[in-house]
Amino acid sequence: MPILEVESLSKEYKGKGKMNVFQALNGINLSVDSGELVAIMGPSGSGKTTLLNILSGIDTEYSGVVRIAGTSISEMSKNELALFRRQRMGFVFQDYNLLDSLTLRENIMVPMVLDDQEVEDINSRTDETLSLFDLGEVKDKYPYMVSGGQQQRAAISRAIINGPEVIFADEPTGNLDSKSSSTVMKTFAKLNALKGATIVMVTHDPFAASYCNRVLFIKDGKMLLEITRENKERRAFFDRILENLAFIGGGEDDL
Ligand SMILES: Nc1ncnc2c1ncn2[C@@H]1O[C@H](COP(=O)(O)OP(=O)(O)OP(=O)(O)O)[C@@H](O)[C@H]1O
Repeated sequence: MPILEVESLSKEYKGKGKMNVFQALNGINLSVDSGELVAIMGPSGSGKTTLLNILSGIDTEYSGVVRIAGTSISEMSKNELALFRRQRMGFVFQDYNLLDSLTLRENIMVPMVLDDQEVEDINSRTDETLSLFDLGEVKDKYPYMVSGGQQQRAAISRAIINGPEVIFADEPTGNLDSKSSSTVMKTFAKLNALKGATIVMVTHDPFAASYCNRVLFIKDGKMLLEITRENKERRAFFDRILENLAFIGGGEDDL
């Protein structure tokens, strides 16, 4: 069943003056099934962040339809969308966005606290998540006291604590070395396998994308092609991603 559906999505950035219009997205259609781990790749300036910002409800100025779990976010009021984002979407950012004055454990709890959930539920869900992602030993440390990979795993824990229907991630491994990137991607894969979480991420990193089961390539605001990982062989999928990036441009060298 599709959890995310996009129809004829277009986006123009308007500058000063009538002629100063830039078409950042042009007629994007896409569908993501529940339980998929999907990467969006493409050259710099191709519209990846613009697309993710629209899908995740950050940017509401566009034409076309975006449906999440059957609900059109395009038609929601500001307040409805804010609530929907808080309760049904999770977000992971390149620079983690943890609160410096809270411990990792407290950071992970924030969405449940904001949602006024029962203290016992908050404690038990937080502890379950901490152990699932191997953060038990650092749970009482502040973000500045732990590694980037641990911070990102805490940010992922925070993103899933409310059981969102879909998690959006923008360059989640962008600030990490290869070892931490690998741990973070394994965290996403584990989340996907154990909890059936749906994850949509934008990345320049073919290594990170190779953990996904599908990679969508966009160029000049259009959906160019997609490839699917047919079997469990990550290395072979990595090679196919590289081949496609060489074809359309848009790997690490573009940064
Ligand atoms: N606020 C804005 N106003 C005008 N043009 C914009 C704005 N934001 C983005 N653009 C343009 O829209 C195009 C798509 O930008 P976007 O950030 O979505 O690309 P991207 O694929 O995420 O790039 P990168 O990989 O470099 O982050 C680019 O040409 C960019 O310059």
